[in-house]
Amino acid sequence: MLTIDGLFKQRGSRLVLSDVTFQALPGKVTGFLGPNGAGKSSTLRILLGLDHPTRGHALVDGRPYRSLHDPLRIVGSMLDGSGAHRSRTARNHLAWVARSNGIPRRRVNEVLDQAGLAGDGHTRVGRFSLGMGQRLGLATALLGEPGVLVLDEPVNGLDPEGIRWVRGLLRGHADAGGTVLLSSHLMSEVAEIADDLVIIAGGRIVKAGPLAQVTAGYTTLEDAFFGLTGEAGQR
Ligand SMILES: Nc1ncnc2c1ncn2[C@@H]1O[C@H](COP(=O)(O)OP(=O)(O)OP(=O)(O)O)[C@@H](O)[C@H]1O
Repeated sequence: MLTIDGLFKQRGSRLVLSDVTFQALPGKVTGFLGPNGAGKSSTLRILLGLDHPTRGHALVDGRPYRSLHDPLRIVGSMLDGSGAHRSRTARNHLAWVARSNGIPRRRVNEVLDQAGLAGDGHTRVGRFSLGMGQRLGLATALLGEPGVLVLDEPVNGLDPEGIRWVRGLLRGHADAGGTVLLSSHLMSEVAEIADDLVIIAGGRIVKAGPLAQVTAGYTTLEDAFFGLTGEAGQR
């Protein structure tokens, strides 16, 4: 479970997060939507211990990320692609991450297989396509068999087979009792997979709740998004 409670983030003179509060529950896929610059990455970075809030807190299973022992066994995440150094092979990257978090070595082959990269383990990450990098990022998120997944634009650059894989993966993860928080710009993708939605605009949560509740009164999620964020010109 993810608990975001009263987050404020001041950057210089700008308040980029203002009282951001929501939960992502076990057994659910929670979609995190908002226009460019709304504050999604800022929230996820604080949640994953990469940045400090000015006020408020963000907890993973009741604890701040930075206090987790072997965090990748609790929460798998992907922000900005694979996060792997270009000069490493996919296998080296995964082996290093596994070692740093007390994850059994056998998981490296398992996640390479799962991500459709079984034949690419010895390829340097710098030679990966965008989609292969995404697959490696997802493989890394899955490495520690975490109960919680936090994914920023997970289907970005994936081919249709990859998109279908991610959909099935996230659905299966939530159905097995896991927690999934995914941010995405792809309304159709989110409408297809999310149980719950959190919509942020201008650093504030404008609506949160079950998909049907958030979209009530609108024809589509896209209409709801533009109606709620007031960003009719946004993609
Ligand atoms: N390192 C930084 N320094 C200063 N301002 C920043 C920094 N990172 C983000 N911001 C500002 O914080 C606000 C929120 O940005 P954030 O990246 O969280 O939005 P986002 O919802 O993830 O956007 P996108 O959909 O474009 O990824 C924006 O106004 C952005 O300009």
